[in-house]
Amino acid sequence: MGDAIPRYLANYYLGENLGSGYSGSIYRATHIHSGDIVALKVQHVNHECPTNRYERSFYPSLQGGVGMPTLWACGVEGQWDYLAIDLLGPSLDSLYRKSGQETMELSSVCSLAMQLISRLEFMHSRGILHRDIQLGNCVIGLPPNDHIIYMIDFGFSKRYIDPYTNRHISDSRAKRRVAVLFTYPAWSLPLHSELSDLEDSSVGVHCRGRVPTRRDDLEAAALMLIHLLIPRGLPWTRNGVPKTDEAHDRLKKEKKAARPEDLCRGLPPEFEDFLRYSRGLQFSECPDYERWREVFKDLAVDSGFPEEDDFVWPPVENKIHPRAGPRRSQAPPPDEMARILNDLTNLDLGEVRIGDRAIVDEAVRRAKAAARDDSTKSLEVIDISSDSEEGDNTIPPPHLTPKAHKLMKLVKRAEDATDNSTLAQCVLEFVGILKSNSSRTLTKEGFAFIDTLCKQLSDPSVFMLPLRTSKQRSSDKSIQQDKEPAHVKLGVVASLRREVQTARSNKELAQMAERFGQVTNKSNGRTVTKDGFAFFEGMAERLKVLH
Ligand SMILES: Nc1ncnc2c1ncn2[C@@H]1O[C@H](COP(=O)(O)OP(=O)(O)OP(=O)(O)O)[C@@H](O)[C@H]1O
Repeated sequence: MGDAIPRYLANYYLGENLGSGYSGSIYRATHIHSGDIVALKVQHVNHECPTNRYERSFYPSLQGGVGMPTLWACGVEGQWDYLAIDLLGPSLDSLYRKSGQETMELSSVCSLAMQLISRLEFMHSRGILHRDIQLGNCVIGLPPNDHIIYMIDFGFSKRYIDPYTNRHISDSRAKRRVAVLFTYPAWSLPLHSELSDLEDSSVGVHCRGRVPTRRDDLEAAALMLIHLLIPRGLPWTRNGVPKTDEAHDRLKKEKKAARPEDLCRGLPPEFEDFLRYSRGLQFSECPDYERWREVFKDLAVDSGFPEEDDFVWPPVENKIHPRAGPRRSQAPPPDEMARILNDLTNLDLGEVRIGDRAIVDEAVRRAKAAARDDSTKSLEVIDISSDSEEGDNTIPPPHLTPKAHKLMKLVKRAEDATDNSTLAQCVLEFVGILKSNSSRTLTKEGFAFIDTLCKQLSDPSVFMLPLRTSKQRSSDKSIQQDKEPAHVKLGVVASLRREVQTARSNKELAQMAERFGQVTNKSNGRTVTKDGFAFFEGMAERLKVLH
């Protein structure tokens, strides 16, 4: 095109170049009258891919959303098409590269996942697909908004709701030539300097030429998250951007053939589940954004990270789990579990009768006596004595959040309880811990407490399967079938709250606690509600009355 970008454009004075893409350049620019500083995206009007023009049409619908840049001005002046948008911070791509790390910390990936899902939910709620989810298009804000991820670059965006008919676009089975925009080397490939949508875009759109819909944005997000957790990234990104059609075809083949279980080996199963889920969505199906935000929030909490979705970079050290980064599921594999259960069944217990409370009481008494005598107790061991006066002032071990630490101590106390009034006290403390925490989500430590409660109330000497076993890798369909909408939980908990007041035995209370745990575990939202707290308070009251 030959024309040089002018120093002044549309009342803006152009400063530092912030980045250049195939289709244009972005400058830090100052308004000559107001002094306001913006990012000015400039593109020649005759550019063969007029992305500024497309982008300009989407910005108004996206205004006001969290993580959506404000559009301050736009138009054409002379030969230049410009967009003046909020000046933001570095992209995730540049943060990741500068960190020099092989993978991004799990804590950051969890918060990124939660935010990204919210951004997509917002865009989709406005009838728009992003269609170019990649690290370079996720940027952090400038302080004090540097914990917020912003979406940029709507040059490839598309409306999936037809604004005239208000209907979802239709699925054209015919292979699209539009795939060009996304995947064809004609203009995008040889000139793109960075890993592009080629790497993160969904297999359906990129490799099969399908019409993109919401599921494809979600799949691209899943691939991007996985990319961040695998050393050297997704396998097909390792040779850089393909330079020839043959190299591009090879890449598509590799991408298409990659199985989720292979891509996600060694990662927390949530990522594989998310990828499978997005691929399993129907063409016009609305993703369950809330559920996946919860899943990544739970993963953060289970891994000992803060549960907020604040993106902190570099992550604050003392908030990070020492094992942060790719981790394997800590549940024993099914074969091993079967072997353990078999061994338990075949145990030669001689005269001992399973299910006898007296045996347990005696064992507890002896264990306590031994603990008192044991002056060489390791410092590593957390004091779990029920008569400890230290309350909650102990410092949690680095891998546990304060909430998890308090709950684990409570679990130990409940395990040691030999009468109803101690159990009632534990239940009330359980309520207190959850209520005093900013998150009232039932984490795995919370489930461990309910497990203990059930066991103590029904029969402390029998082996019981935990209510919340480690999440299994499962196909999207089975996850969907397993999960229940939040209103189911609300209904069950409300009736438990009433029933608990008339419970006639510990066994009945155990069954109620079990039902509470099951319905919460199955629900899309694991937050303990007002009714949930009232249920436990009611249980504590009943425990005081029952013997
Ligand atoms: N609002 C902004 N504030 C600060 N930097 C920005 C802003 N928008 C974009 N950038 C920087 O410029 C780079 C390119 O931006 P963008 O992706 O919008 O341009 P593009 O020309 O469409 O690029 P591409 O051809 O790679 O898609 C970004 O990766 C980011 O580093």
